[in-house]
Amino acid sequence: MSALHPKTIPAKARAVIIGGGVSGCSVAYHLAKLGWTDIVLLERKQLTSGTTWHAAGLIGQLRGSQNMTRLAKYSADLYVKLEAETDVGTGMRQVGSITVALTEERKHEIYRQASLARAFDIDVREISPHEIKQMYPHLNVSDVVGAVHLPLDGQCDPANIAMALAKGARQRDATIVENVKVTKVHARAGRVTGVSWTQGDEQGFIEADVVVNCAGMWARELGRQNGVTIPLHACEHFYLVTEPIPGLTRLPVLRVPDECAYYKEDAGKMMLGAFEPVAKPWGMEGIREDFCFDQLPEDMDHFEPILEMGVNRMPMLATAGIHTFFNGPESFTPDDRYYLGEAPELSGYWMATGYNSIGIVSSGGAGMALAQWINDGEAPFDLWEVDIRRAQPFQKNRRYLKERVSETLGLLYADHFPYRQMATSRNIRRSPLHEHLKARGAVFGEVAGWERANWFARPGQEREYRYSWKRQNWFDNQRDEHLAVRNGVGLFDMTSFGKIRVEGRDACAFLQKLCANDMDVAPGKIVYTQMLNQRGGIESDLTVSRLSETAYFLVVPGATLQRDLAWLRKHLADEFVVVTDVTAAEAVLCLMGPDSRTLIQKLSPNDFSNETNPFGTFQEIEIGMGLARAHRVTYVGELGWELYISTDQAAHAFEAIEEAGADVSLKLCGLHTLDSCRIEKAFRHFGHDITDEDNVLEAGLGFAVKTAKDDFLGRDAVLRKKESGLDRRLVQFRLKDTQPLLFHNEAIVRDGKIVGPITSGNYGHHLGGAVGLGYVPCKGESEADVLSSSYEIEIAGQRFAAEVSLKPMYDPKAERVRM
Ligand SMILES: NCCCC(=O)O
Repeated sequence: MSALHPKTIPAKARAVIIGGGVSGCSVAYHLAKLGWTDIVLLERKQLTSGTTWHAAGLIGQLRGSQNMTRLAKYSADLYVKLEAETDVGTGMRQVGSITVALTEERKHEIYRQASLARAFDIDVREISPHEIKQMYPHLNVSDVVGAVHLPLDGQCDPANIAMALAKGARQRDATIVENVKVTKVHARAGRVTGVSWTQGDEQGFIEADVVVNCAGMWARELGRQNGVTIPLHACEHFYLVTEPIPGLTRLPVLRVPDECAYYKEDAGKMMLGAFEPVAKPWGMEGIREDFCFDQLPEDMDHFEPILEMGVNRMPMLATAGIHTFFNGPESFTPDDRYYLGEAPELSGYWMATGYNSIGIVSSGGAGMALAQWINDGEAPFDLWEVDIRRAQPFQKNRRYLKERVSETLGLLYADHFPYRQMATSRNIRRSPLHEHLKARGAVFGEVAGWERANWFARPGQEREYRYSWKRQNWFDNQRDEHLAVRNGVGLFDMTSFGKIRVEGRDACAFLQKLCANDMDVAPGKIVYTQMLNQRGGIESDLTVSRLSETAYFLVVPGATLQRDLAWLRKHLADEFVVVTDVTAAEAVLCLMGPDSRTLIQKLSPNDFSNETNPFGTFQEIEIGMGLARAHRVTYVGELGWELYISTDQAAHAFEAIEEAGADVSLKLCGLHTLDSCRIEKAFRHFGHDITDEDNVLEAGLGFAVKTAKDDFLGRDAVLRKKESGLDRRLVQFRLKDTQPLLFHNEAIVRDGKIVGPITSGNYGHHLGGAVGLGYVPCKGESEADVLSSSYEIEIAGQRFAAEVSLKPMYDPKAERVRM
């Protein structure tokens, strides 16, 4: 594709896309397909010249979650059709893929993924070493314990995929211009207004309401110019390509994650690529201005261990000459997930970037999803996993990123054990009680940069995770904590909750507009509510305390704070309201369990009776010699109080609680116990059980929706759903066999047919078995129909009988919270 003369660059466009890699081309293609004709894509050098040109081009559909699988399948299907549509040879060949396991743990993981993939009609089959050998005779299978085969996976020519997408976009009137650098994204009053560009001596401005940052490893610094957080960092990625190997014919793509390796046969040569455990971050001093189709110096010492394993796995490599030893930079993110969506800091600033070496298979689906999102103003389905609003402002710190990506590159092929914690870039955000908890045996996990006590080790017990798909080393600790909450009293540090103040003359009207529940309650009341989108899907799940006539205090999960702030600010019209993040101002200590009243009454002279402080109310209290707000709510399904304490007084309050707690056997509890208790009680968790794709009625939260009040966002959709009836509903499961575990994404089998994934799971230490939540179809069915089916949960290919319930199996009448 040749460069176009700059005079062809329009002065105005509906959307400007920055970056001509596969990502930008896909966004342009999909916007054009939606009928957006006035789109301009600007590429600083030549199309594909950043990362796309050296990608391996593997198209693997086996992904860790439902919607990532859905997007990968979309890409695979699109790339198969693209050549016929555009006449550009894409090199797409459905050679299939094999992933082999060298350990039982890995076998369990890939079999679990296969169960999930089958739920989406992806052709996948578990195969034996003997069957591998038939498909892949060159492979040493002596230590292979299992494998999965996906016949419709494949490989392609990445640069030509991008070219085909670009051609498809241009056929629909998109303008694509090379050798044009965007120098600045302009904004006014919190909205994008256009971009300045330069080409040689010429400069110009394009007015646009939508700008899409698809700038790959340049995206972070481009975002920084506008205060937009895009936490990614480049790493060196290595592969080699052999000379032609006599007799080498078409082979499936092969992944041997236990050896960090992937293999691709191409034109009789073999490619061996790696995701080594400790990667080499690159570009710390910035990326050279003239970077174009560049590669980095080889580092044989770094690649040697991979090659050694490769020669053992594929003995023919020992005698094959090496044609190319390649090293090229690619972008990696702190959690190995890419970024899609609109920047919370700036309206009209969108992005599709940070692909963690799976840009080719991701870009087709991501471009489709982002284009629909831009077009409709709402994500077409749940994209929370890759939503830019999960990024934390501190994460653009370059030292943080450099250390973290040295780990995340290797994690692509590491065992993805449940509860696996990052080893790098830790301890950035800490509760004021961190050292107290650490001294008492806390083992920490990280969410949104927060260190949180996940479980408490006993004296003398190793304070580390031993990961497994079976019961991990903290299972008994969790049981003790869980039973303390059910039968006595437990103390959780939940300082990581996101806390937002909404204040001003119109605070009530503003929240009435956004929240589905009635927010016009008396000061002192707490309301559980959701904020909905136009489809009745759940954008946010929160509790709201009315502090005064003009002030509300919102509590959201720590991980969704940026998203929730963005949602609130996006919907501020002309109301007199200020929205402030006050997360760091208060620590949160939760006293939960039937003995919590006895304990809190010992600590404080205030009255905690049902008369004075019933469920769903708060009061200011004296605690020790300080103050706190005691909120009578619970996320574990017990009598309890969440204590909001000014950060400076948190340690004092903790010490007072601990001292008073000795008489009632107060137990310190971690986040794993919070999770197991809340799933027993069937309390939903945003991002797992409830998302913007899930209708609030189907999620079983109709009790918190007040359609009788004046209009609120999503009300019409709720009424429509009431009228048309539910298509699916969230139910609770308990496995009858007490041994297996549920985490999430296990397949729900109804009357022998897979109907969807478990959305969240944990071990119900009170109910005595693994418990989980998940949606089942119910169109036109009564509750009795849903309950009369037979249910099983498929875990790594094995099916286990499950009980099902529409009501919480634990305390279905909610008597305990009102004790
Ligand atoms: N860029 C390498 C992709 C690796 C994989 O698909 O497994």
